Amino acid sequence: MRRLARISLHNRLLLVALLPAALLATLVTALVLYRGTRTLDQALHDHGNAIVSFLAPAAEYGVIAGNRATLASLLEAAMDQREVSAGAIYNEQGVLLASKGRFTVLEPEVLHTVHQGEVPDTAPEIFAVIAPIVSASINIEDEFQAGTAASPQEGTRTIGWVHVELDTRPSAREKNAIIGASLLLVVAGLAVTGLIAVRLARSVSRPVAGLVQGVEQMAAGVLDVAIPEHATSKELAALEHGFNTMARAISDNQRTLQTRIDDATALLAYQAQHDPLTGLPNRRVFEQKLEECVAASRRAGDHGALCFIDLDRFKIVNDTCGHAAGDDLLMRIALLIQQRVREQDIVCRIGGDEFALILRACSRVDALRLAEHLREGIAAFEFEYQDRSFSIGASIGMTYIDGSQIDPSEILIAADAACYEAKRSGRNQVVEYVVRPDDNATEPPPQGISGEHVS
Ligand SMILES: Nc1nc2c(ncn2[C@@H]2O[C@H](COP(=O)(O)OP(=O)(O)OP(=O)(O)O)[C@@H](O)[C@H]2O)c(=O)[nH]1
Repeated sequence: MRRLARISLHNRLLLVALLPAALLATLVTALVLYRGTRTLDQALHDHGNAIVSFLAPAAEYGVIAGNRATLASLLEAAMDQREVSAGAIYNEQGVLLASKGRFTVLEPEVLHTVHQGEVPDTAPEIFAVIAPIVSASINIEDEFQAGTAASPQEGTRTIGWVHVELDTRPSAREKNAIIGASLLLVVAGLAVTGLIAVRLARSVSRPVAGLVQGVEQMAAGVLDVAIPEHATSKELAALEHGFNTMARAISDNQRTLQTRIDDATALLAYQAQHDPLTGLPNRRVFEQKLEECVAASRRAGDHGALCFIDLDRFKIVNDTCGHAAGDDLLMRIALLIQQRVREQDIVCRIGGDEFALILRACSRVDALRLAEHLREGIAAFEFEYQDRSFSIGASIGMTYIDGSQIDPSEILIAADAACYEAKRSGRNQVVEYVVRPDDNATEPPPQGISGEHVS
């Protein structure tokens, strides 16, 4: 049963088509052969009986008269009949009166037993028929059975026997020819049936195999699948076409979904790293970049600086013209800072009106110059909103990153302290805080290098 379950669809279809055909062919052939050989045997028997039925009455007077020449000519005539190989006529005592051909000599006892309906044994290629010759009162219409002898009629007397032998070989040859032809027909029929069955089985199993392969690929995650559409039957062709349409739809949907997911992921990633108002990198990115900058200055001597930029009197804009005006100003300041720094520098918005600037590959003097350039730009900027005009400034705290610092947080604290100092000592100025190795950076000694106070 397990073996049956393992048979492929193709072989199952072959079995379904071929098994009944083979069984039917075997049965029909057996029947044809049986009927055919029986008919041939019967024909031989009938032929033998017909000959002895003719010979027995014809030989009656020859036997009575003891005329061997007459009997011999009767046998001669019988020998002309097809398949007759030998013939003999015996008298009542079993004495041979005439013979033709090579026949089996029968003993008188054997001849007598024929009365009792027994058939004498002969060679396989010989079929022997024996009939009694009865006296004149015999009934001409008596029938003798093949290979047997009939009993004489009432009031008649057996005066001899006619013995005819027929050659069964032509009949056997005919049988063999029938068998050969039948087998040839069966083999040819089965070959044609097999050929048709193979083609039919393939026309079903091939599309099914294609479908199975497609489904397996999709199950394995390959959605961009298309199977060949070669099916000749309407139903299988519809299945193949349907599968391809379905696979295409799933693949398209998946692609669209993936694009949306990618877009949403990119947007989320952007939002997680950028300030929504100004589009600048946010505090999280700033902290990462600062860490990278500190590591680069320690590892490769790529020194830089951190500037904290806190706008001065920004609140007035909010309070006078509303939050939207403040937003507008923040965006413009963000743009201004970006325009005034170098390409490798990183500008981030880290709070309400606070920006951070990380300067990369920069000497201390250049850093101070850049910070000062920025301060001047913000101080010179005039913000016009509706019919109002505002001038704001920026307090900038700077710390140089020279590779001596290990922890980015000490740079942060230092820059914050410097910015606080810039604010405290009158705003609109740049203050540098120098971090020393033994410095806990909580109370910075300010080193203002510029400080134009704007009132
Ligand atoms: N329009 C706007 N205002 C903001 C935003 N974030 C923070 N603020 C406001 O910005 C102001 C910042 O406060 P401060 O720094 O004390 O104001 P300031 O006038 O600059 O004060 P100084 O720094 O001392 O000169 C607060 O009033 C906040 O409400 C924002 O995204 N948009």
